[in-house]
Amino acid sequence: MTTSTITTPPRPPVAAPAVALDDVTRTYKSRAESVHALRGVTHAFATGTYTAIMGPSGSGKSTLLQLAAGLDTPTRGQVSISGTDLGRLGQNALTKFRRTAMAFVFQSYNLLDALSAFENVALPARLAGQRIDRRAVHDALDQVGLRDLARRRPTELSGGQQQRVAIARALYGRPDVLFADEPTGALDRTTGRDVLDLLRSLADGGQTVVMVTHDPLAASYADETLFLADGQIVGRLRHADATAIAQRMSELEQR
Ligand SMILES: Nc1ncnc2c1ncn2[C@@H]1O[C@H](COP(=O)(O)OP(=O)(O)OP(=O)(O)O)[C@@H](O)[C@H]1O
Repeated sequence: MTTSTITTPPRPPVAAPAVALDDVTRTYKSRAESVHALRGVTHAFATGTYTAIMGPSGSGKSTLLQLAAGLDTPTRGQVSISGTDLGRLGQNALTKFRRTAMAFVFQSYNLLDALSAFENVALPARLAGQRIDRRAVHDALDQVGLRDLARRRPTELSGGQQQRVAIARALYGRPDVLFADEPTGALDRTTGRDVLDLLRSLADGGQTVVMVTHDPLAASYADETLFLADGQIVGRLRHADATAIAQRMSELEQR
């Protein structure tokens, strides 16, 4: 008779969340007053998820995005990206880390009109003195559905296509996290939906997306919407439709 030993298969390592905020507080101090922009926010943005952040004006959305992206330092608390505590990095290391770990998309596309879509996507790497990986540029344009328009200049593209070039530029360095600040704010409904579909498909492919928006329709594309008020997370809705999100927003605005 043979004896068999039962071995437990090794557990896969638990992946660190793409972005983790732990008790993050940001107070702006001036001689006259202290403004508590964020008050002890704790949240983990899991890898491959799409999160919308909403809240009334002044609730702390931009502050949260700036802190999560390492563009500002919390007064208290900790921000980690893929397990790296940003507070432990010196300024040079932080700049290098930010270049590879994260990318931004804004309401304004910030493309250079004199350059083609291809050259715009390659520009940040060029400015950083890196060799351009032409295939990666084409792959990024492919990801946003613009491979065939690589030679066009921004003035020869629609607003939605220009925003997709900006997203391709953000994706070129394969960032862990894509931060988006009102990415559809300058677009009409139809082209806005194309961009939101694209962000959704990126998250479905494993990209982590964190988006600040005022638009409940935009937030309805996310897995989860976080609601901020007075510098705190005061609510969250998962897989909610635009009507439910708008309802929650109007309740917050009446507080
Ligand atoms: N540099 C600063 N100095 C002083 N106070 C600031 C500074 N930046 C932001 N604040 C204050 O912090 C609070 C949060 O601001 P924040 O810009 O994060 O809000 P928001 O939700 O993004 O607003 P909006 O939707 O209007 O863009 C506000 O009261 C704002 O006035």
